[in-house]
Amino acid sequence: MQAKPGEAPPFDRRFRAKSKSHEGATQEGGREGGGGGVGGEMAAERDIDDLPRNAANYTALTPLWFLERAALAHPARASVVHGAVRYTWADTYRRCRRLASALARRSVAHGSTVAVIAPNIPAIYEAHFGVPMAGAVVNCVNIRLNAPTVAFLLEHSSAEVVMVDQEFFSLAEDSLRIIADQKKCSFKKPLVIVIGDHTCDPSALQDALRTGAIEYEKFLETGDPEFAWKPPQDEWKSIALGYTSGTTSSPKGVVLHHRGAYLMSLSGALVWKMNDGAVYLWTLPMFHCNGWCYTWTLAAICGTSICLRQVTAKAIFSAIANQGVTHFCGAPVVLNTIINAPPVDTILPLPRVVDVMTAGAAPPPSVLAAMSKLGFRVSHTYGLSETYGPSTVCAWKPEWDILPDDERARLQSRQGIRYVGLEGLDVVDPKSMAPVPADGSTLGEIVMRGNAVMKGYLKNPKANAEAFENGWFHSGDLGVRHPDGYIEVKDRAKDIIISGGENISSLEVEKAVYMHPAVLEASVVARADEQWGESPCAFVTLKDGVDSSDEAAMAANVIKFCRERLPGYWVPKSVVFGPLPKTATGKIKKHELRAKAKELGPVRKSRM
Ligand SMILES: Nc1ncnc2c1ncn2[C@@H]1O[C@H](COP(=O)(O)OP(=O)(O)OP(=O)(O)O)[C@@H](O)[C@H]1O
Repeated sequence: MQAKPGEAPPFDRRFRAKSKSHEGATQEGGREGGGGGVGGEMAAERDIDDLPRNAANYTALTPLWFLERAALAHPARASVVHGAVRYTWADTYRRCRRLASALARRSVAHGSTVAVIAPNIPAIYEAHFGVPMAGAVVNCVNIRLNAPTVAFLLEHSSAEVVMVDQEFFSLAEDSLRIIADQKKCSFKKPLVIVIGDHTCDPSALQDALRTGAIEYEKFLETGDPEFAWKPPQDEWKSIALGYTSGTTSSPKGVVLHHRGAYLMSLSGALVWKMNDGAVYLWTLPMFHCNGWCYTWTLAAICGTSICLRQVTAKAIFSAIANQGVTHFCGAPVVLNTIINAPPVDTILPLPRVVDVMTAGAAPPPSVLAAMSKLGFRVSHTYGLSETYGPSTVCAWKPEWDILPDDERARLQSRQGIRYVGLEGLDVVDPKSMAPVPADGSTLGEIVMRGNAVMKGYLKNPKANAEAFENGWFHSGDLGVRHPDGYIEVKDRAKDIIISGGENISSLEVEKAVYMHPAVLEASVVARADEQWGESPCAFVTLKDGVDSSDEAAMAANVIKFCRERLPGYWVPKSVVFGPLPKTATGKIKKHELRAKAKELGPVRKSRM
């Protein structure tokens, strides 16, 4: 057999060539430093690092391969379950290939962006594979944004296709109308695909279809279920775009690559000891940072996704009891909902240990302790949209098992050590970049570097220059390093309270307020103070059934409670009761609370 020019030699020739070089290496006695004992072709490859990459030993990393493998390994196993709909891994692979093919037929390709506006339903899961299988970038949009903000995102990302759940169709239409009004004749309307949901009112779907939008299932029918999708040539190609929720500034478009998505989805399984066959409940929105990469992890481990349109304690307990849920993620606010659920909504004891990953905000130790009492095994992670979700995990040590509950919760409320998929994590003085001492008290900025850091912000060179200054990604979070190397977030730089020139960690004050038995939720921000410049102002939601008729007495009680636990100047000087404004991911909108604190005016000297 003769190989054509440019083709690999046939197997028998390659085998002989390999034997010969092996023989040669033995005769020459291996590598020599500097000089050449072997000549010709072999001299070029004499160094252990000189062996070249080729199609057989190097390919771009992408999580898309996980899906192909899942369909091969467990074609009949449930992949995605939503109410009465149950897809298998074979179904999901075919549906994703159809989606990719249908998009490709509409000229969606490399460089295109497909926006998805949907809660946790099968179509948004499928978009995580189908869109990049067409070579395009998936941009999942926060469903709680208003039309002007969605218009900004769709315009900024140049979305060519908008896939929208039937309940959010008018949001998409209003947003597109805003763009059309702004751009006038230069506006090219994206292809709008409306996703019907059997668990919702069918009339909303009919209304959407009357506007000319194409229905998702019909759109899939235009695609080929055997579509020969191509992986990216280069793992640096973008797979996803996600906008920060704008809790600290206007939304920025975070661009993620295939390589990072691959590494982080596998890291997510490792860190959480998540194995083949896990049943994962989608309490965390998939639109938030691609569900911290668990969208792709679930294909890697051939797990099952249980969709949830609306997160309630009742729905969570019911899914645990009836659908075999083993894992779910949620911001601390979700954990709080669980521990404060009325007994009628809970199913206790739990039928099995359920693993919960929390991040997005600092979980108060009291919340962690209450969750483990209920039988949940909580893993605490910390990260940002810019780091594909989690960057750190508070890795559990067996020696903590024997500690008292409160101590365990205190240790666990720290953010921990770097994720297995992240190469660099430090807490530094932001000016000198020198690491802070591991004393548990010197404050510095948390910085990250490695393959689990975003490519950058879309069309925002100024923000990129700031974010990547000095070769690190600057998180904007302030933290400390403990003697055991674990880091602890103390505040966002913008949230820190400066009273009489001293820093007060709003998170530490919140931890104390949370311990008050009448408190359901708390958030602490700076309020102007005539004497100290700023002082802590606590915004508090009381538990159901707490008598709050005398707010002044309750505020005094909360302040007294904190005085027993905190340094004097950390104690909130004002307490305001009421519901707390939250983002779609359950974060408390501190900027709104700061605005409210501003409306209250400064704390007067006479009140000291
Ligand atoms: N475990 C945690 N403990 C404390 N804070 C956390 C934790 N996990 C995440 N955070 C906070 O959440 C931030 C990242 O959130 P995310 O990337 O979702 O941005 P955002 O708050 O939604 O939007 P924006 O960046 O516009 O403010 C972190 O910088 C940190 O302040």
